[in-house]
Amino acid sequence: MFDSTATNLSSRYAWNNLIGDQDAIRFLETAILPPYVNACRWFAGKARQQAGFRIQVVHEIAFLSDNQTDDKAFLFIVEAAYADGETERYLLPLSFVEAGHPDASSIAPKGILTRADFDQESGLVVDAIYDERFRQALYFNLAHQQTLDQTSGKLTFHRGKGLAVDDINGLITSRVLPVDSSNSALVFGVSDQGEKYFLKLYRKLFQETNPEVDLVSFLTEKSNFSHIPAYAGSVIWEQEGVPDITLGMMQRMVENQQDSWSQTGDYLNDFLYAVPHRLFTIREDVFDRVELLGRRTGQMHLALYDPDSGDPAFAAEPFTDDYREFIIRRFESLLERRYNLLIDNYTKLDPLAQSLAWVFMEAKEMIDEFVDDFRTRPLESLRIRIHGDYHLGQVLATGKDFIIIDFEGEPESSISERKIKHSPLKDVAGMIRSYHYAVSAKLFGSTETAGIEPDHLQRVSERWFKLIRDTYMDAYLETIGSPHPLFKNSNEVNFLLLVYLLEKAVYELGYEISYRPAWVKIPLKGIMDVIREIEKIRIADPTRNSELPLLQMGLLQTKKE
Ligand SMILES: Nc1ncnc2c1ncn2[C@@H]1O[C@H](COP(=O)(O)OP(=O)(O)O)[C@@H](O)[C@H]1O
Ligand SMILES: O=P(O)(O)O[C@H]1O[C@H](CO)[C@@H](O[C@H]2O[C@H](CO)[C@@H](O)[C@H](O)[C@H]2O)[C@H](O)[C@H]1O
Repeated sequence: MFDSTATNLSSRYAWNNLIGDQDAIRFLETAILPPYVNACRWFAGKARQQAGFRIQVVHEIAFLSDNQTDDKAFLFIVEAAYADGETERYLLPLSFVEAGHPDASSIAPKGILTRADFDQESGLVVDAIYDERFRQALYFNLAHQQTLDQTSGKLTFHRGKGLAVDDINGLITSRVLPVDSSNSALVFGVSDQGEKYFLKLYRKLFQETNPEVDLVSFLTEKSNFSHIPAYAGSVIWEQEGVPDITLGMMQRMVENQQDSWSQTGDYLNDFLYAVPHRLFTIREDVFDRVELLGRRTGQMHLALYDPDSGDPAFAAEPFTDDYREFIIRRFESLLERRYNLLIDNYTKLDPLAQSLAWVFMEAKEMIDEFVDDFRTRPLESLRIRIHGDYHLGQVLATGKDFIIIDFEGEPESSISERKIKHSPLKDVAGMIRSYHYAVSAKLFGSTETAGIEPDHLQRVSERWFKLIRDTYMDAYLETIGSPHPLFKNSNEVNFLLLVYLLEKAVYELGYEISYRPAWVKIPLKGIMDVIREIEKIRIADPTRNSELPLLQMGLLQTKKE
């Protein structure tokens, strides 16, 4: 049987009978998967103390073939265990490419798990996304809405409105899109029409339907919002008595040169070059773009607010006590973790970040008071399903317009948290934070502004940000229209926006401390802005009997111009 003395995988079984060779499976689990999976961008457990990988379930997908061979790919559901905390499950499709196969030499090295011999046939075990036969089989099954029975349940392939009837039997080309992200992206082209479909194969699996499929299929099939890539289908693993698990989703392919993060960065270059000359310039077309994004965001939320859909998963809901408690619990735990993280990393921060961190620490009681206010204040605005992880990087720029992508929700949240309804102002807050990031990163990270006083840069970037924020917000609110059941009145809009801005900036603080310490001051500055607003509300409210002293914002001024 399996020869465990060889470094490479070798089995007397044929590839198609791999599952029968328990020794080979064990070798994969212990010797091949750990180094391979740890090198994959999509594996989120790299920093955790690992306790091993286990192949939990194996599905089979037969390749399309004229010559009656029974070649196939296996979809491995791999469980990653850790010393602490919950296990995770990942999707790993594998295929065997024989040495003589014409594609064998062109497989991307990062897709090769191991050399292998199966029944004396030599070749490579590869991530099947790099195998054209697997991609063709996926497309065929989706286009023809196949159901494939498996030993654990079945795989069902669903076709969405976005897949054109003419393309069901069309001649299809395919490739892997070279984006390094938390999932894998495959692109399918139709002859004479170029690349037309984008299939995202999810890697980390949820115990339920992926929120992205809920949202994208709802927007495509039940609304006329056209600024997302239309839903073209999905791959679902169905089992008796347990929720369906989404393995992949196909959408229309969007031709785009860049996302809005890099487009905003380009626009900011003009602004940046003028700063050393003490000129404040924003081109009109920048305002036009921001206004358009505000309108598209509003239209997306109007499409998600559909009182007539009859689908309870999308029905609007009030600000219940349960929801408020959920937000508060989550925020308080986040806040505690962030304070600890700041304390642990304080000495590594630059002086500006240190003074911002200091004011943030001082503001603890004021934040607690604000949280209490959120617990008890009457709120008549409504909550709906939203994008959930909305920032400039999630909006593709198509030239004259925008297409919104990646409806998977917040990376750190559990699947049930991602399906919770929020005020759409949570998305709005995400985009506002992103504009703040864009200008701060540009002004504080460019050589053009290296010799300029930080206080001056701060004021200039604040001016840019406020103009852009207001332009975005005005266009957004105008699109929603007033009165609208989503927003009771402008007081509630302002209050809720602060809640979500604070939550987002506190979340970002952790992301930056862990990944980009030089950017820690960006979310800290965002937190300061919210704190200032909270303080204004406090001062303006004569009924408030708060003993809290005013914050020492003056600490932040390093030098007056
Ligand atoms: N429908 C699409 N058409 C063209 N490119 C797309 C499409 N959807 C996503 N992309 C590209 O793939 C990248 C990753 O997609 P995204 O949905 O953000 O996946 P992930 O959740 O894995 O980050 C995007 O940044 C974008 O460049
Ligand atoms: O895009 P992801 O879903 O992986 O989100 C994570 O990474 C984002 C950075 O790419 C991070 O976003 C933050 O930085 C952006 C600029 O790089 C900025 O536009 C966002 O507003 C800001 O939140 C996100 O927080 C993190 O979860």
